[in-house]
Amino acid sequence: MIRRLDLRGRALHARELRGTLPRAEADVEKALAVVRPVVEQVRTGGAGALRDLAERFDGVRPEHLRVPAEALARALLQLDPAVRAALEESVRRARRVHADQRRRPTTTQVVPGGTVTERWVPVARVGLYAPGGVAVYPSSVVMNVVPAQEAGVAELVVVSPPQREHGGLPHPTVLAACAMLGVEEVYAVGGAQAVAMLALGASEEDGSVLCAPVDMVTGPGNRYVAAAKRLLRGVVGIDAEAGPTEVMVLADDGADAVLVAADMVSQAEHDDVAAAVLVTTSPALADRVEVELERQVPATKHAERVRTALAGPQSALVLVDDEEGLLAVADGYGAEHLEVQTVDAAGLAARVRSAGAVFVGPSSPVSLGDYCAGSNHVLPTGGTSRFSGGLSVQTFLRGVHVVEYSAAALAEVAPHVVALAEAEDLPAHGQAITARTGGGA
Ligand SMILES: NC(=O)c1ccc[n+]([C@@H]2O[C@H](COP(=O)([O-])OP(=O)(O)OC[C@H]3O[C@@H](n4cnc5c(N)ncnc54)[C@H](O)[C@@H]3O)[C@@H](O)[C@H]2O)c1
Ligand SMILES: N[C@H](CO)Cc1c[nH]c[nH+]1
Ligand SMILES: [Zn+2]
Repeated sequence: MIRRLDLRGRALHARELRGTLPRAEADVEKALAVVRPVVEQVRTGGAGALRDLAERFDGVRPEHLRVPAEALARALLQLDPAVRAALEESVRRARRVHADQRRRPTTTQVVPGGTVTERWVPVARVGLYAPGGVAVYPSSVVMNVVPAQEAGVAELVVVSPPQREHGGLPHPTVLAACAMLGVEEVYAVGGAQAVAMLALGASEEDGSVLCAPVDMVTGPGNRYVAAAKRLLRGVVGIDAEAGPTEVMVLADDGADAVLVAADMVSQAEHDDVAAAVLVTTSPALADRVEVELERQVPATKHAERVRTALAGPQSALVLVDDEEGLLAVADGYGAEHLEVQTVDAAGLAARVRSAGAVFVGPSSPVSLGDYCAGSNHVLPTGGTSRFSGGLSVQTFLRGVHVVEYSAAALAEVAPHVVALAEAEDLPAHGQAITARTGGGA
């Protein structure tokens, strides 16, 4: 069901491992070809195109692309009390963590009379994607909305695919989560077309505005959503590429195979192309995990999806010689979720350089982080954790430097500015200084 990759007896270096490690090949790149015409269709066709695309990809033609206020209120009213309590707890924990991420302005006195202040300004209008294809994700509403609110974003727009079984509206739990968090602008639009609508804006057939463009699009989604974000970056700001889920588990012989297998199955159930990778120093543990997977997969609700994900080229049991091998593979792969289940899990976790989020020890499974750890579950995938982090308050803030120098402080540094300007053959830069301080034209 799952292949093995034996890297024992080899010198392992993170950078050189990238091509060797299991990963779905160039997935987002391939999806770009599908997504390009979809984006053009939305650009030229507005609301009509969005309805056509919903019919094609979601099997329903939504009557209301903008979710009516009554539907939001009704969804919250009808929400199962246990789910409501769980969402509220998830919000409470996420808010505690994200409130701590708020940035205060810093002022540095560079010299007497010369200061640089860094102010943090929230993005004005953001579009937040809550997936809803294979599964539905009210938890992603929480993970998008809470950091945006804590950052002070004024206008929040949520998009989520229309559901045929719910009359072309997004799933009621998604709507309830929006209502709970006070989000009023919600659209029944999913996939690449949702990202296009947010980035470009869209009008109704009569010319009235359906959705004004946003400044930034964030949130997780499948490869089409990730590809649309990649395509439209620049037109609109985006967060990390948060595509199909990945879990990598680093484990030694002491790890519990039942728990390791359960965590692999838990993330494999997201998507046929989800990745579950065990990296271990223990061939015996790999054997035990394989037996456990054979036992657990048939018993799980989404067995077919899980089996497909585990059998895909993106999943594997990887054998290495030692702890350094575990680290090299972890850093070379840059997993969205990295679990560490070794004797000194905290020590090893502290040395990891590339991962979206790290889960330490047997009582910190990825599923906890998915819902209720307080951490964010919108995390970089496909190895992009090498250069980006998960969603946070920082994602929604822009740093603005405010420079204020007195005449005396400017005069003091003027010769240096003039020297650098001349070295770059940009003398007018120097003259803009000497026009103030004297000694030049
Ligand atoms: N990285 C993260 O932070 C994170 C968090 C949560 C979920 N996820 C991932 O989000 C994904 C959710 O995927 P999903 O599919 O359930 O929901 P989704 O909302 O991301 O995608 C559904 C949409 O995809 C579009 N689509 C489907 N097939 C298409 C095709 N052939 N061509 C063009 N467009 C098509 C449709 O418009 C549909 O509305 C999963 O892969 C899950 O692992 C990632
Ligand atoms: N594992 C997903 C992040 O990749 C998040 C999630 C939401 N619901 C369940 N899981
Ligand atoms: Zn998950």
